[in-house]
Amino acid sequence: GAFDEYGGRHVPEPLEEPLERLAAAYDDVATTEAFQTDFRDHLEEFAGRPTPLYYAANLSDRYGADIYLKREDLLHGGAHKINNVLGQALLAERTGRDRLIAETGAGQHGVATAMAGALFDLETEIYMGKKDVERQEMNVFRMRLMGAEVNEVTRGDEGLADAVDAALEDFAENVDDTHYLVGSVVGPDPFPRMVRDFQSVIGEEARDQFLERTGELPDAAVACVGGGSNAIGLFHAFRDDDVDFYGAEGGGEGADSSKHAAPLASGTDDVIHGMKTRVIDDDVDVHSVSAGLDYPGVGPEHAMFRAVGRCEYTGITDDAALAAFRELSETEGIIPALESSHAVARAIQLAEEGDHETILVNLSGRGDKDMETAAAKFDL
Ligand SMILES: C[C@@H](c1c[nH]c2ccccc12)[C@H](N)C(=O)O
Repeated sequence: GAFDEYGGRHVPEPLEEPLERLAAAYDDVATTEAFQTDFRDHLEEFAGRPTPLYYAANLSDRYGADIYLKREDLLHGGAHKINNVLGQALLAERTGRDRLIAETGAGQHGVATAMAGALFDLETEIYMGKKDVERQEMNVFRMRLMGAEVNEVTRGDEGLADAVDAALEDFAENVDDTHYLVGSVVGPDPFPRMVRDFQSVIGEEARDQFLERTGELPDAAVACVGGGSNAIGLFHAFRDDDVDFYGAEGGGEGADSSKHAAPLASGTDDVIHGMKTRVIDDDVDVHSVSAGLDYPGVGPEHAMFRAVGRCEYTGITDDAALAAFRELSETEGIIPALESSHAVARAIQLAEEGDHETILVNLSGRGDKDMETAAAKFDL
């Protein structure tokens, strides 16, 4: 398959044909000039692209390497998620679907999907674990404020993985009028490659900006990896370049501990949510201080990158991520999302190791959503 032994379409028979039709529709529609123009126009006028490539001079001086931040935190909605929901909502509209469904745990992707549903006037239903609904009240309110229905999922652990299962069931029953807007480069084919293609605008811009700015390519590219969409979105444009890739996973209490979300650093090959990929071991409880990385699996393209050695994956602990969260805030006046803080922590480690002169970091989101979590950790 597209990702060697990883990926595929490991789904119950009723989903086979709908996914084949979705893949065909994607290949037909998304490659047309009309679609690309519509997509780019919305990315510019609604989402606020292009995002700046910011040279973090203070952080660079502190660690003796040139660290550049790709500012996806400045997009509408505060994260890279908007790139994906615009692409998929346009695809849904052009293939005659008038209903969107999505999964969410932290609520970030649910809010982004509700934005697209409002913008394109599509009926929107977000599947969200009951436990997450209770702890993410403000995101639930934002979704409802934009006209989306929030469907409380009460199966399993009442978390993100259960929301994905519920959404896949809905999709199987309503393929004719419903598009399942998947929140990351996960799920059965075509979702991982479709989300990658929509997120690849990040790396395309960053590669042009970096060459324009420095005349060269970066020595290293760094991004956090939950499902892995912002990382793949950054890496894809550089895939044939001599640029080292570094994936910062949710190391929780340590990738060798029993509480983490780092299946690439420490996990096994397995099938989850319709894809063959890497999954944390059975004796590990999925955990990360950041909800966006709090997922037991990962995109299959990352599993392939790990297998072929194209990217090095590290579990960044909660404490290291929180330290980076604070350090970027104090050093550059930029409050990163807790998810993105994992990438900042990894970039700082690389700068200290001294093997890379220039380091490109995907600042995938802003930290406003994390104020309560951080305030409980730091007595300032
Ligand atoms: C990152 C995003 C998300 C949504 N769906 C996902 C699937 C796999 C991994 C992550 C996600 C987040 N957890 C959310 O609930 O919005």
